[in-house]
Amino acid sequence: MRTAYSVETVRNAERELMARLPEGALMQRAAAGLAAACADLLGGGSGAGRVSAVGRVYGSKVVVLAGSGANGGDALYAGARLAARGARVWAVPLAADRTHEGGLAALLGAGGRVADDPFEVLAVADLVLDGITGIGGRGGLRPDAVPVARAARGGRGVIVAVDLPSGVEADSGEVAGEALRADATVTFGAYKPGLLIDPAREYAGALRLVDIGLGPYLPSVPELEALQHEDVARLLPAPTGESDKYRRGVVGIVAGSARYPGAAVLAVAGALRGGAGAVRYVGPGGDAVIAHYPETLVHEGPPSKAGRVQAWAVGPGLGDGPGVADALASDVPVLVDADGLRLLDPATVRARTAPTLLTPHAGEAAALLGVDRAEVESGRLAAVRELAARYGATVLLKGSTTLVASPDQGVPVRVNPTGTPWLATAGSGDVLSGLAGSLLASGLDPRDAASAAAYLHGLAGRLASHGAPVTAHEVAEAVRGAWRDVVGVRAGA
Ligand SMILES: NC(=O)C1=CN([C@@H]2O[C@H](COP(=O)(O)OP(=O)(O)OC[C@H]3O[C@@H](n4cnc5c(N)ncnc54)[C@H](OP(=O)(O)O)[C@@H]3O)[C@@H](O)[C@H]2O)[C@@H](O)CC1
Ligand SMILES: [K+]
Repeated sequence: MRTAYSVETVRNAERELMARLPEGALMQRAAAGLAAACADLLGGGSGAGRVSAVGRVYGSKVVVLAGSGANGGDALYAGARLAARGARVWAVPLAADRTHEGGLAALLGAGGRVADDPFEVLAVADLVLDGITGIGGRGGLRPDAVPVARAARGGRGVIVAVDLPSGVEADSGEVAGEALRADATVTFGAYKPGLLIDPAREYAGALRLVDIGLGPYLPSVPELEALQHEDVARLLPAPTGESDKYRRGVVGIVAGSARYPGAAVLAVAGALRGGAGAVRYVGPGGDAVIAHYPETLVHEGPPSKAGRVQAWAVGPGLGDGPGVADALASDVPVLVDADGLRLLDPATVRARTAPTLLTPHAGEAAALLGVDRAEVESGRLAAVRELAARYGATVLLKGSTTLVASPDQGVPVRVNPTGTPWLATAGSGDVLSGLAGSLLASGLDPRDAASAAAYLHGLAGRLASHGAPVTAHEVAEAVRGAWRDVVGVRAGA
Protein backbone atom coordinates (compact mmCIF):
# COMPACT_ATOMS: atom_id res chain seq x y z
CA MET A 1 0.00 0.00 0.00
CA ARG A 2 1.29 3.42 -0.90
CA THR A 3 0.05 6.11 1.50
CA ALA A 4 -0.02 9.90 1.39
CA TYR A 5 -0.34 12.39 4.24
CA SER A 6 -1.48 16.00 4.32
CA VAL A 7 0.96 18.86 4.88
CA GLU A 8 -0.39 19.47 8.37
CA THR A 9 0.14 15.84 9.36
CA VAL A 10 3.64 15.78 7.87
CA ARG A 11 4.56 19.01 9.66
CA ASN A 12 3.29 17.66 13.00
CA ALA A 13 5.27 14.47 12.56
CA GLU A 14 8.38 16.43 11.55
CA ARG A 15 8.04 18.59 14.64
CA GLU A 16 7.95 15.56 16.93
CA LEU A 17 10.87 13.92 15.20
CA MET A 18 12.94 17.12 15.09
CA ALA A 19 12.55 17.58 18.84
CA ARG A 20 14.47 14.32 19.28
CA LEU A 21 17.29 15.11 16.86
CA PRO A 22 20.17 17.59 16.74
CA GLU A 23 19.33 20.77 14.88
CA GLY A 24 19.49 20.44 11.12
CA ALA A 25 19.72 16.63 11.20
CA LEU A 26 16.44 16.16 9.38
CA MET A 27 17.42 18.44 6.54
CA GLN A 28 20.71 16.57 6.23
CA ARG A 29 18.84 13.28 5.96
CA ALA A 30 16.64 14.77 3.25
CA ALA A 31 19.63 16.24 1.40
CA ALA A 32 21.59 12.99 1.60
CA GLY A 33 18.69 11.02 0.12
CA LEU A 34 18.17 13.67 -2.53
CA ALA A 35 21.83 13.73 -3.53
CA ALA A 36 21.88 9.93 -3.76
CA ALA A 37 18.82 9.98 -6.03
CA CYS A 38 20.46 12.66 -8.20
CA ALA A 39 23.68 10.66 -8.42
CA ASP A 40 21.62 7.71 -9.55
CA LEU A 41 19.88 9.78 -12.22
CA LEU A 42 23.17 11.35 -13.37
CA GLY A 43 24.56 7.86 -13.63
CA GLY A 44 21.83 6.98 -16.10
CA GLY A 45 19.42 5.55 -13.50
CA SER A 46 16.08 4.90 -15.12
CA GLY A 47 12.62 5.94 -14.07
CA ALA A 48 12.71 9.60 -15.01
CA GLY A 49 11.25 10.95 -18.25
CA ARG A 50 14.58 12.25 -19.49
CA VAL A 51 17.71 10.27 -18.84
CA SER A 52 20.96 12.03 -18.15
CA ALA A 53 23.63 11.46 -20.76
CA VAL A 54 26.66 12.13 -18.54
CA GLY A 55 26.82 8.73 -16.88
CA ARG A 56 28.48 9.94 -13.66
CA VAL A 57 28.43 12.70 -11.04
CA TYR A 58 32.05 13.80 -11.54
CA GLY A 59 32.17 16.57 -14.14
CA SER A 60 28.38 16.80 -14.50
CA LYS A 61 26.68 20.20 -14.53
CA VAL A 62 24.03 20.79 -11.90
CA VAL A 63 21.84 23.83 -11.33
CA VAL A 64 20.04 24.39 -8.01
CA LEU A 65 16.94 26.58 -8.17
CA ALA A 66 16.65 27.80 -4.58
CA GLY A 67 13.54 29.47 -3.20
CA SER A 68 13.33 31.25 0.15
CA GLY A 69 12.35 28.32 2.37
CA ALA A 70 13.68 25.02 3.64
CA ASN A 71 12.92 23.42 0.29
CA GLY A 72 15.71 25.56 -1.13
CA GLY A 73 17.85 24.49 1.83
CA ASP A 74 17.38 20.82 0.96
CA ALA A 75 18.31 21.52 -2.65
CA LEU A 76 21.42 23.55 -1.73
CA TYR A 77 22.73 20.94 0.71
CA ALA A 78 22.17 18.23 -1.89
CA GLY A 79 23.99 20.45 -4.41
CA ALA A 80 26.87 20.71 -1.93
CA ARG A 81 27.06 16.91 -1.70
CA LEU A 82 27.14 16.62 -5.50
CA ALA A 83 29.81 19.34 -5.71
CA ALA A 84 31.88 17.39 -3.18
CA ARG A 85 31.72 14.45 -5.58
CA GLY A 86 33.08 16.54 -8.43
CA ALA A 87 29.94 17.99 -10.04
CA ARG A 88 30.00 21.59 -11.23
CA VAL A 89 27.12 23.13 -9.31
CA TRP A 90 25.54 26.56 -9.71
CA ALA A 91 22.95 28.03 -7.39
CA VAL A 92 20.18 30.20 -8.79
CA PRO A 93 18.69 32.00 -5.77
CA LEU A 94 15.17 33.15 -6.50
CA ALA A 95 14.70 35.20 -3.36
CA ALA A 96 18.08 36.91 -3.25
CA ASP A 97 18.46 37.99 0.36
CA ARG A 98 16.35 35.17 1.82
CA THR A 99 18.23 32.17 0.48
CA HIS A 100 18.83 29.39 3.02
CA GLU A 101 22.09 30.55 4.60
CA GLY A 102 23.47 27.24 5.77
CA GLY A 103 22.65 25.55 2.48
CA LEU A 104 24.26 28.25 0.38
CA ALA A 105 27.36 28.33 2.59
CA ALA A 106 27.69 24.54 2.29
CA LEU A 107 27.39 24.72 -1.47
CA LEU A 108 29.98 27.49 -1.80
CA GLY A 109 32.24 25.66 0.65
CA ALA A 110 32.11 22.54 -1.53
CA GLY A 111 33.17 24.49 -4.62
CA GLY A 112 29.75 25.46 -5.99
CA ARG A 113 29.02 28.94 -7.27
CA VAL A 114 26.16 31.39 -7.62
CA ALA A 115 25.26 31.62 -11.30
CA ASP A 116 25.96 34.97 -12.96
CA ASP A 117 23.42 34.25 -15.63
CA PRO A 118 20.75 31.65 -14.72
CA PHE A 119 19.73 31.14 -18.35
CA GLU A 120 23.27 30.38 -19.47
CA VAL A 121 23.75 27.61 -16.89
CA LEU A 122 20.26 26.20 -17.37
CA ALA A 123 21.00 25.79 -21.08
CA VAL A 124 23.93 23.47 -20.37
CA ALA A 125 22.80 21.73 -17.16
CA ASP A 126 22.70 17.94 -16.99
CA LEU A 127 20.46 18.09 -13.94
CA VAL A 128 18.30 20.81 -12.40
CA LEU A 129 17.19 20.65 -8.77
CA ASP A 130 13.85 22.37 -8.26
CA GLY A 131 14.02 23.74 -4.73
CA ILE A 132 11.76 26.74 -5.34
CA THR A 133 8.92 25.62 -3.04
CA GLY A 134 7.92 22.46 -1.21
CA ILE A 135 5.10 21.96 1.26
CA GLY A 136 5.25 25.67 2.18
CA GLY A 137 4.38 26.83 -1.35
CA ARG A 138 1.07 28.54 -2.01
CA GLY A 139 -0.43 29.07 -5.46
CA GLY A 140 1.42 28.62 -8.72
CA LEU A 141 4.95 29.83 -9.39
CA ARG A 142 5.44 33.53 -8.77
CA PRO A 143 6.13 35.70 -11.83
CA ASP A 144 9.89 36.00 -11.23
CA ALA A 145 10.24 32.21 -11.10
CA VAL A 146 8.31 31.58 -14.30
CA PRO A 147 11.00 32.45 -16.89
CA VAL A 148 13.58 30.45 -14.93
CA ALA A 149 11.26 27.45 -14.72
CA ARG A 150 10.57 27.65 -18.44
CA ALA A 151 14.28 27.83 -19.21
CA ALA A 152 14.86 24.75 -17.05
CA ARG A 153 12.18 22.89 -18.94
CA GLY A 154 13.56 24.11 -22.26
CA GLY A 155 17.08 22.89 -21.45
CA ARG A 156 18.32 19.33 -21.77
CA GLY A 157 18.84 18.60 -18.08
CA VAL A 158 16.88 16.10 -16.03
CA ILE A 159 14.59 18.05 -13.71
CA VAL A 160 14.36 16.71 -10.18
CA ALA A 161 11.68 18.23 -7.97
CA VAL A 162 12.64 18.51 -4.33
CA ASP A 163 9.78 17.14 -2.19
CA LEU A 164 7.15 18.45 -4.67
CA PRO A 165 7.15 20.05 -8.11
CA SER A 166 7.10 23.78 -7.34
CA GLY A 167 3.75 25.40 -8.08
CA VAL A 168 1.49 22.43 -7.29
CA GLU A 169 -0.78 22.21 -4.24
CA ALA A 170 0.51 19.48 -1.95
CA ASP A 171 -2.81 18.63 -0.30
CA SER A 172 -5.21 18.68 -3.21
CA GLY A 173 -3.26 18.01 -6.39
CA GLU A 174 -4.48 21.32 -7.81
CA VAL A 175 -2.25 23.40 -10.05
CA ALA A 176 -3.36 26.99 -9.69
CA GLY A 177 -1.17 28.68 -12.28
CA GLU A 178 2.20 27.68 -13.64
CA ALA A 179 4.22 24.83 -12.13
CA LEU A 180 7.58 23.28 -12.98
CA ARG A 181 7.12 19.89 -14.65
CA ALA A 182 9.70 17.44 -13.29
CA ASP A 183 11.13 14.23 -14.68
CA ALA A 184 11.41 12.85 -11.17
CA THR A 185 10.31 13.93 -7.70
CA VAL A 186 12.25 12.98 -4.59
CA THR A 187 9.89 13.40 -1.65
CA PHE A 188 10.71 13.21 2.05
CA GLY A 189 9.14 11.20 4.85
CA ALA A 190 5.79 10.54 3.18
CA TYR A 191 4.04 11.03 -0.12
CA LYS A 192 1.82 14.09 -0.23
CA PRO A 193 -1.66 13.72 -1.81
CA GLY A 194 -0.78 16.01 -4.72
CA LEU A 195 1.94 13.59 -5.83
CA LEU A 196 -0.69 10.93 -6.49
CA ILE A 197 -3.63 12.98 -7.85
CA ASP A 198 -3.95 14.71 -11.20
CA PRO A 199 -3.36 17.33 -12.40
CA ALA A 200 -0.35 17.70 -10.04
CA ARG A 201 0.62 14.05 -10.39
CA GLU A 202 1.49 14.64 -14.02
CA TYR A 203 4.03 17.29 -12.99
CA ALA A 204 5.84 14.94 -10.62
CA GLY A 205 7.30 12.38 -13.05
CA ALA A 206 8.82 9.29 -11.46
CA LEU A 207 8.38 9.26 -7.67
CA ARG A 208 10.99 8.39 -5.07
CA LEU A 209 10.42 8.42 -1.34
CA VAL A 210 13.34 9.17 0.96
CA ASP A 211 12.96 7.75 4.47
CA ILE A 212 13.88 10.44 6.98
CA GLY A 213 12.57 8.51 9.99
CA LEU A 214 9.09 10.03 10.01
CA GLY A 215 7.23 6.70 10.01
CA PRO A 216 6.73 6.27 13.80
CA TYR A 217 5.30 9.79 14.07
CA LEU A 218 2.73 9.49 11.28
CA PRO A 219 -0.82 8.43 12.21
CA SER A 220 -1.96 4.96 11.17
CA VAL A 221 -4.71 6.36 8.94
CA PRO A 222 -3.38 8.32 5.97
CA GLU A 223 -5.19 10.96 3.94
CA LEU A 224 -4.93 8.92 0.79
CA GLU A 225 -3.92 5.40 -0.15
CA ALA A 226 -3.06 3.68 -3.39
CA LEU A 227 -3.46 -0.08 -3.58
CA GLN A 228 -0.64 -2.16 -5.02
CA HIS A 229 -0.74 -5.64 -6.55
CA GLU A 230 -0.56 -7.49 -3.23
CA ASP A 231 -3.39 -5.40 -1.72
CA VAL A 232 -5.69 -6.11 -4.66
CA ALA A 233 -4.70 -9.79 -4.62
CA ARG A 234 -5.96 -10.00 -1.03
CA LEU A 235 -9.30 -8.45 -2.02
CA LEU A 236 -10.16 -10.49 -5.09
CA PRO A 237 -12.59 -13.35 -4.51
CA ALA A 238 -11.29 -16.88 -5.00
CA PRO A 239 -13.82 -19.70 -5.34
CA THR A 240 -13.44 -22.68 -3.01
CA GLY A 241 -14.56 -26.29 -3.37
CA GLU A 242 -17.85 -25.33 -1.72
CA SER A 243 -18.64 -22.57 -4.23
CA ASP A 244 -21.47 -22.71 -6.71
CA LYS A 245 -22.61 -19.97 -9.02
CA TYR A 246 -25.11 -18.56 -6.51
CA ARG A 247 -22.67 -18.58 -3.62
CA ARG A 248 -20.17 -16.72 -5.80
CA GLY A 249 -22.85 -14.07 -6.28
CA VAL A 250 -25.16 -13.04 -9.11
CA VAL A 251 -24.78 -9.55 -10.51
CA GLY A 252 -27.67 -7.81 -12.24
CA ILE A 253 -26.85 -5.44 -15.09
CA VAL A 254 -29.41 -2.79 -16.05
CA ALA A 255 -27.94 -1.12 -19.11
CA GLY A 256 -28.37 -0.40 -22.79
CA SER A 257 -31.26 0.96 -24.83
CA ALA A 258 -32.42 1.05 -28.43
CA ARG A 259 -30.07 4.00 -28.89
CA TYR A 260 -27.10 2.48 -27.06
CA PRO A 261 -27.32 -1.31 -27.43
CA GLY A 262 -23.54 -1.69 -27.17
CA ALA A 263 -23.48 -0.46 -23.56
CA ALA A 264 -25.43 -3.56 -22.50
CA VAL A 265 -22.89 -5.85 -24.16
CA LEU A 266 -19.89 -3.99 -22.71
CA ALA A 267 -21.26 -3.81 -19.18
CA VAL A 268 -21.99 -7.55 -19.32
CA ALA A 269 -18.49 -8.12 -20.75
CA GLY A 270 -17.03 -6.41 -17.68
CA ALA A 271 -19.37 -8.24 -15.30
CA LEU A 272 -18.45 -11.66 -16.68
CA ARG A 273 -14.79 -11.00 -15.84
CA GLY A 274 -15.44 -9.75 -12.33
CA GLY A 275 -15.76 -12.85 -10.19
CA ALA A 276 -19.55 -13.15 -9.79
CA GLY A 277 -20.89 -16.66 -10.43
CA ALA A 278 -23.54 -15.48 -12.89
CA VAL A 279 -24.58 -12.33 -14.73
CA ARG A 280 -28.24 -11.43 -15.08
CA TYR A 281 -28.94 -8.84 -17.77
CA VAL A 282 -32.16 -6.81 -17.50
CA GLY A 283 -33.30 -4.52 -20.32
CA PRO A 284 -34.06 -4.28 -24.02
CA GLY A 285 -30.64 -5.46 -25.21
CA GLY A 286 -31.04 -9.16 -24.35
CA ASP A 287 -30.64 -10.40 -27.93
CA ALA A 288 -27.40 -8.52 -28.49
CA VAL A 289 -26.09 -9.68 -25.11
CA ILE A 290 -26.93 -13.33 -25.80
CA ALA A 291 -25.36 -13.10 -29.26
CA HIS A 292 -22.04 -12.13 -27.61
CA TYR A 293 -22.34 -13.94 -24.29
CA PRO A 294 -24.74 -16.90 -24.32
CA GLU A 295 -23.84 -17.60 -20.68
CA THR A 296 -25.82 -14.51 -19.57
CA LEU A 297 -29.27 -14.82 -17.97
CA VAL A 298 -31.52 -12.25 -19.68
CA HIS A 299 -34.81 -10.65 -18.67
CA GLU A 300 -36.75 -7.72 -20.07
CA GLY A 301 -37.38 -6.22 -16.65
CA PRO A 302 -38.12 -4.49 -14.46
CA PRO A 303 -35.24 -5.43 -12.13
CA SER A 304 -37.59 -6.30 -9.27
CA LYS A 305 -39.19 -9.04 -11.42
CA ALA A 306 -35.96 -10.40 -12.87
CA GLY A 307 -34.93 -12.72 -10.04
CA ARG A 308 -32.57 -12.52 -7.10
CA VAL A 309 -29.18 -10.84 -7.43
CA GLN A 310 -26.54 -9.95 -4.86
CA ALA A 311 -25.83 -6.55 -6.46
CA TRP A 312 -27.10 -4.33 -9.28
CA ALA A 313 -25.10 -2.20 -11.70
CA VAL A 314 -27.43 0.26 -13.39
CA GLY A 315 -27.08 3.05 -15.88
CA PRO A 316 -24.65 2.55 -18.79
CA GLY A 317 -26.36 3.49 -22.07
CA LEU A 318 -29.73 3.46 -20.38
CA GLY A 319 -30.94 6.72 -21.91
CA ASP A 320 -34.28 7.52 -20.30
CA GLY A 321 -35.02 3.84 -19.87
CA PRO A 322 -36.53 2.54 -16.62
CA GLY A 323 -34.86 0.49 -13.96
CA VAL A 324 -32.84 2.90 -11.81
CA ALA A 325 -35.55 3.59 -9.23
CA ASP A 326 -36.51 -0.06 -9.15
CA ALA A 327 -32.93 -1.19 -8.51
CA LEU A 328 -32.43 1.51 -5.89
CA ALA A 329 -35.54 0.25 -4.10
CA SER A 330 -33.86 -3.15 -3.62
CA ASP A 331 -32.08 -4.21 -0.45
CA VAL A 332 -28.81 -5.17 -2.16
CA PRO A 333 -25.77 -3.03 -3.06
CA VAL A 334 -26.37 -0.90 -6.16
CA LEU A 335 -23.82 0.70 -8.44
CA VAL A 336 -25.17 3.70 -10.37
CA ASP A 337 -23.33 4.93 -13.45
CA ALA A 338 -23.78 7.16 -16.51
CA ASP A 339 -27.45 7.80 -17.37
CA GLY A 340 -28.47 6.42 -14.00
CA LEU A 341 -26.71 9.35 -12.36
CA ARG A 342 -28.88 11.95 -14.07
CA LEU A 343 -31.38 13.46 -11.68
CA LEU A 344 -30.18 11.17 -8.93
CA ASP A 345 -31.76 12.37 -5.73
CA PRO A 346 -29.50 12.44 -2.65
CA ALA A 347 -32.46 11.71 -0.32
CA THR A 348 -33.34 8.51 -2.21
CA VAL A 349 -29.76 7.29 -2.03
CA ARG A 350 -29.35 8.24 1.62
CA ALA A 351 -32.56 6.40 2.54
CA ARG A 352 -31.29 3.07 1.20
CA THR A 353 -30.54 0.32 3.68
CA ALA A 354 -27.89 -1.34 1.48
CA PRO A 355 -24.76 0.43 0.19
CA THR A 356 -24.71 2.51 -2.98
CA LEU A 357 -21.72 3.09 -5.24
CA LEU A 358 -21.76 6.01 -7.69
CA THR A 359 -19.26 6.01 -10.57
CA PRO A 360 -19.34 9.41 -12.31
CA HIS A 361 -16.76 10.90 -14.64
CA ALA A 362 -15.85 14.55 -14.10
CA GLY A 363 -18.77 15.85 -16.22
CA GLU A 364 -21.33 13.73 -14.38
CA ALA A 365 -19.81 14.64 -11.02
CA ALA A 366 -20.03 18.32 -11.95
CA ALA A 367 -23.72 17.93 -12.84
CA LEU A 368 -24.42 16.18 -9.52
CA LEU A 369 -22.61 18.90 -7.59
CA GLY A 370 -24.02 21.78 -9.67
CA VAL A 371 -20.56 23.13 -10.58
CA ASP A 372 -18.48 23.43 -13.75
CA ARG A 373 -16.64 20.41 -15.03
CA ALA A 374 -13.37 22.36 -14.83
CA GLU A 375 -13.89 22.80 -11.10
CA VAL A 376 -14.13 19.04 -10.61
CA GLU A 377 -11.14 18.38 -12.84
CA SER A 378 -8.91 20.82 -11.01
CA GLY A 379 -10.10 19.82 -7.53
CA ARG A 380 -10.79 16.11 -7.80
CA LEU A 381 -10.16 15.24 -4.16
CA ALA A 382 -12.58 17.85 -2.83
CA ALA A 383 -15.20 16.86 -5.41
CA VAL A 384 -15.16 13.14 -4.64
CA ARG A 385 -15.34 13.79 -0.90
CA GLU A 386 -18.21 16.22 -1.30
CA LEU A 387 -20.20 13.78 -3.44
CA ALA A 388 -19.68 10.92 -1.00
CA ALA A 389 -20.84 13.10 1.89
CA ARG A 390 -23.82 14.53 0.03
CA TYR A 391 -25.14 11.16 -1.17
CA GLY A 392 -24.07 9.04 1.78
CA ALA A 393 -22.58 6.74 -0.84
CA THR A 394 -19.21 5.44 -1.93
CA VAL A 395 -18.09 7.42 -4.97
CA LEU A 396 -15.64 6.40 -7.68
CA LEU A 397 -14.64 9.50 -9.65
CA LYS A 398 -13.22 8.36 -12.97
CA GLY A 399 -10.21 10.01 -14.56
CA SER A 400 -6.54 9.45 -15.22
CA THR A 401 -6.14 9.18 -11.46
CA THR A 402 -9.45 7.62 -10.45
CA LEU A 403 -10.45 8.34 -6.84
CA VAL A 404 -12.68 6.34 -4.52
CA ALA A 405 -14.21 8.03 -1.47
CA SER A 406 -16.23 6.45 1.30
CA PRO A 407 -19.10 8.34 2.99
CA ASP A 408 -17.69 7.36 6.38
CA GLN A 409 -15.50 9.77 8.34
CA GLY A 410 -11.83 9.02 8.80
CA VAL A 411 -11.55 6.58 5.91
CA PRO A 412 -8.73 7.36 3.47
CA VAL A 413 -9.64 8.20 -0.10
CA ARG A 414 -8.15 5.67 -2.50
CA VAL A 415 -6.36 6.72 -5.65
CA ASN A 416 -5.90 4.24 -8.46
CA PRO A 417 -2.32 3.97 -9.69
CA THR A 418 -2.87 1.79 -12.78
CA GLY A 419 -4.69 4.05 -15.22
CA THR A 420 -3.60 4.83 -18.74
CA PRO A 421 -4.81 7.73 -20.89
CA TRP A 422 -5.79 5.16 -23.55
CA LEU A 423 -8.68 4.13 -21.30
CA ALA A 424 -10.46 7.36 -22.23
CA THR A 425 -12.31 5.52 -24.99
CA ALA A 426 -15.99 4.94 -25.71
CA GLY A 427 -17.51 2.14 -23.66
CA SER A 428 -14.57 1.81 -21.28
CA GLY A 429 -16.71 3.09 -18.40
CA ASP A 430 -19.41 0.51 -19.19
CA VAL A 431 -16.85 -2.26 -18.75
CA LEU A 432 -15.75 -0.75 -15.44
CA SER A 433 -19.35 -0.62 -14.18
CA GLY A 434 -19.91 -4.27 -14.98
CA LEU A 435 -16.63 -5.26 -13.40
CA ALA A 436 -17.24 -3.29 -10.19
CA GLY A 437 -20.84 -4.56 -10.00
CA SER A 438 -19.58 -8.11 -10.29
CA LEU A 439 -17.09 -7.60 -7.46
CA LEU A 440 -19.87 -6.07 -5.34
CA ALA A 441 -22.01 -9.17 -5.99
CA SER A 442 -19.18 -11.44 -4.97
CA GLY A 443 -19.18 -9.81 -1.56
CA LEU A 444 -16.61 -7.00 -1.60
CA ASP A 445 -17.67 -3.84 0.20
CA PRO A 446 -18.26 -0.89 -2.14
CA ARG A 447 -14.93 0.78 -1.47
CA ASP A 448 -12.98 -2.42 -2.09
CA ALA A 449 -15.11 -3.36 -5.11
CA ALA A 450 -14.63 0.08 -6.65
CA SER A 451 -10.91 0.27 -6.03
CA ALA A 452 -10.19 -3.32 -7.09
CA ALA A 453 -12.26 -2.80 -10.25
CA ALA A 454 -10.44 0.45 -11.09
CA TYR A 455 -7.12 -1.28 -10.51
CA LEU A 456 -7.92 -4.27 -12.74
CA HIS A 457 -9.52 -2.07 -15.38
CA GLY A 458 -6.47 0.22 -15.52
CA LEU A 459 -4.10 -2.71 -15.68
CA ALA A 460 -6.24 -4.35 -18.37
CA GLY A 461 -6.13 -1.09 -20.32
CA ARG A 462 -2.34 -1.09 -20.16
CA LEU A 463 -2.05 -4.76 -21.09
CA ALA A 464 -4.45 -4.38 -24.03
CA SER A 465 -2.95 -1.12 -25.21
CA HIS A 466 0.84 -1.53 -25.02
CA GLY A 467 1.04 2.16 -25.92
CA ALA A 468 -1.48 2.03 -28.79
CA PRO A 469 -5.19 2.84 -29.03
CA VAL A 470 -7.45 0.26 -27.43
CA THR A 471 -11.19 -0.49 -27.57
CA ALA A 472 -13.46 -1.09 -24.60
CA HIS A 473 -14.07 -4.63 -25.81
CA GLU A 474 -10.33 -5.33 -25.77
CA VAL A 475 -10.08 -3.87 -22.27
CA ALA A 476 -12.78 -6.30 -21.09
CA GLU A 477 -10.91 -9.18 -22.69
CA ALA A 478 -7.68 -8.14 -21.00
CA VAL A 479 -9.22 -8.13 -17.50
CA ARG A 480 -8.48 -11.84 -17.12
CA GLY A 481 -4.79 -11.21 -17.84
CA ALA A 482 -4.79 -8.36 -15.31
CA TRP A 483 -6.45 -10.60 -12.71
CA ARG A 484 -3.83 -13.32 -13.28
CA ASP A 485 -1.06 -10.76 -13.03
CA VAL A 486 -2.43 -9.54 -9.70
CA VAL A 487 -3.13 -12.93 -8.09
CA GLY A 488 0.21 -14.21 -9.36
CA VAL A 489 1.60 -12.06 -6.58
CA ARG A 490 -0.61 -13.86 -4.06
CA ALA A 491 0.30 -17.29 -5.41
CA GLY A 492 3.98 -16.46 -5.29
CA ALA A 493 3.82 -14.82 -1.88
N1 LIG B 1 10.19 20.81 8.31
C1 LIG B 1 11.26 20.00 8.26
O1 LIG B 1 11.82 19.63 9.23
C2 LIG B 1 11.78 19.54 7.02
C3 LIG B 1 11.42 20.16 5.84
N2 LIG B 1 11.95 19.79 4.72
C4 LIG B 1 11.83 20.60 3.55
O2 LIG B 1 11.26 21.84 3.83
C5 LIG B 1 10.19 22.12 2.97
C6 LIG B 1 9.24 23.03 3.61
O3 LIG B 1 9.95 24.19 3.89
P1 LIG B 1 9.27 25.57 4.25
O4 LIG B 1 8.24 25.35 5.26
O5 LIG B 1 10.33 26.50 4.58
O6 LIG B 1 8.53 25.98 2.93
P2 LIG B 1 9.01 25.90 1.39
O7 LIG B 1 8.29 24.77 0.77
O8 LIG B 1 10.46 25.95 1.27
O9 LIG B 1 8.40 27.20 0.72
C7 LIG B 1 7.99 28.28 1.49
C8 LIG B 1 8.76 29.49 1.04
O10 LIG B 1 8.47 29.77 -0.30
C9 LIG B 1 7.84 31.04 -0.44
N3 LIG B 1 6.69 30.80 -1.32
C10 LIG B 1 5.45 30.41 -1.02
N4 LIG B 1 4.73 30.24 -2.12
C11 LIG B 1 5.53 30.53 -3.16
C12 LIG B 1 5.34 30.53 -4.57
N5 LIG B 1 4.17 30.20 -5.12
N6 LIG B 1 6.39 30.85 -5.34
C13 LIG B 1 7.58 31.20 -4.80
N7 LIG B 1 7.80 31.23 -3.46
C14 LIG B 1 6.79 30.90 -2.66
C15 LIG B 1 7.53 31.52 0.94
O11 LIG B 1 8.01 32.80 1.08
P3 LIG B 1 7.13 34.10 1.25
O12 LIG B 1 5.69 33.74 1.03
O13 LIG B 1 7.43 34.57 2.60
O14 LIG B 1 7.68 34.98 0.19
C16 LIG B 1 8.33 30.60 1.86
O15 LIG B 1 9.52 31.21 2.31
C17 LIG B 1 9.68 20.76 2.61
O16 LIG B 1 8.93 20.75 1.42
C18 LIG B 1 10.96 19.98 2.50
O17 LIG B 1 11.55 20.22 1.24
C19 LIG B 1 12.91 18.70 4.66
O18 LIG B 1 14.17 19.28 4.78
C20 LIG B 1 12.71 17.71 5.76
C21 LIG B 1 12.70 18.38 7.05
K1 LIG C 1 10.26 21.87 -5.17
